[in-house]
Parts: sequence; structure tokens; C-alpha cells
Amino acid sequence: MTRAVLSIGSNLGDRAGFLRQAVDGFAGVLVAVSPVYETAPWGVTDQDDFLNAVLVVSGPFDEWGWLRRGQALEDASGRVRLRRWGPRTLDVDVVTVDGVRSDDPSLLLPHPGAHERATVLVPWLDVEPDAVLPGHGRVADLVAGLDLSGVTRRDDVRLT
Ligand SMILES: Nc1ncnc2c1ncn2[C@@H]1O[C@H](COP(=O)(O)OP(=O)(O)OP(=O)(O)O)[C@@H](O)[C@H]1O
Ligand SMILES: Nc1nc2c(c(=O)[nH]1)N=C(CO)CN2
Repeated sequence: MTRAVLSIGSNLGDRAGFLRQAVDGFAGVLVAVSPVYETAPWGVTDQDDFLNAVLVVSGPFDEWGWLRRGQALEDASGRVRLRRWGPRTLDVDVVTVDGVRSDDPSLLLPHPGAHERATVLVPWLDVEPDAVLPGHGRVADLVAGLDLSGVTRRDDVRLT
């Protein structure tokens, strides 16, 4: 039994619909679903805005099981891998799995970009105010040091 934090994102097509597909795909293991945020793209900036959210899940899987489940949902969304950090129907990143650390390139844990991404940390803080990102400290402290200008809460977009 493990508890994982997953970051979900979409910036192609029916963005909210793809995020809902991810939520539905984790039915039965969901602990929390964060609010949805409209976020300016980082990495490759000449692409449409994303919708991002965070899921906390708990179930009888190890870290690879969470990765596989997320990738199956990405595939089911019709995602085509064209470009690193490019547009996508659905992205599911494994942010943390308990205190597990992994340096396998196929599953880096904690996720190496999470500590500097408002798109991950802001929704995570909403659902786990006391969360700690292993190796980086309290999520609340990390959020306090970030530029949040490109991150807008969308309470009109409901995932559950
Ligand atoms: N913690 C992780 N969560 C999800 N995928 C991971 C993780 N660590 C490594 N990977 C690997 O990353 C590979 C590429 O994933 P993807 O194309 O979604 O990257 P990205 O989302 O564009 O960039 P980033 O990983 O910086 O968010 C996948 O094949 C997956 O095996
Ligand atoms: N705002 C935002 N930008 C991104 C995102 C994302 O989820 N949100 N994901 C990316 C590739 O993983 C690249 N850029």
C-alpha cells in the first residue's frame, strides 16, 4: 500500500474532459482531488495554457504501478509524443510516492522538476497544507518563494 501525489495537466482539446478522464481512471484509489488551475506554459512557452491539478492517491501499488497507470491514461487520451514539454492531451507525472527515491531515468522520484513548478506545488498545497517534498522541505515554503503570476484558480472547472 503506498500513497502517491500525481500532477495532471492538459493543453490540447477538451482540457477539462481529459483531466476528468484521469480522475475517473483513479476511481477507487483517490484520496484528494485539488482545484483546477489555468497555467501559463513553462518550458516551451509558445503553446496554449494548461489546466493543471493534483491528485493524491492511495492503493496497493508500488511506484512503478502508479507510473504505469498514469501512462495508460495518457495513452487512452490519444496522446501523441511529439516534442519534449510540448502540447499534450494529458500528462500524468508521479511527484512523490511516500518517501521513495529513485534515480532510474524512467521513474525519477521525487519528480526532479516538482520543487520549482507552481503548476504542481500550488494545487498540492490546497489538498495537503502540511505536505513535504522529500529533499526540498515544506510545500508551503516552496510556494512562498515562487512567482505565481501565471497561475489562476478556475473554480468554474470541476473534476468531481
Ligand atoms: N516521476 C515521473 N513521473 C512521470 N514520468 C517520469 C517520471 N520520472 C521519469 N519519467 C519518465 O519521463 C518520460 C517522459 O515523460 P514526459 O514526456 O511526460 O515528460 P514531460 O512531462 O514532457 O517532462 P517532465 O518530466 O519535465 O514533466 C517517461 O517516459 C517517463 O518514464
Ligand atoms: N503550465 C504548464 N506548462 C507545462 C506543463 C504543465 O503541466 N503546465 N507541462 C509540460 C510538460 O510536462 C510543459 N509545460
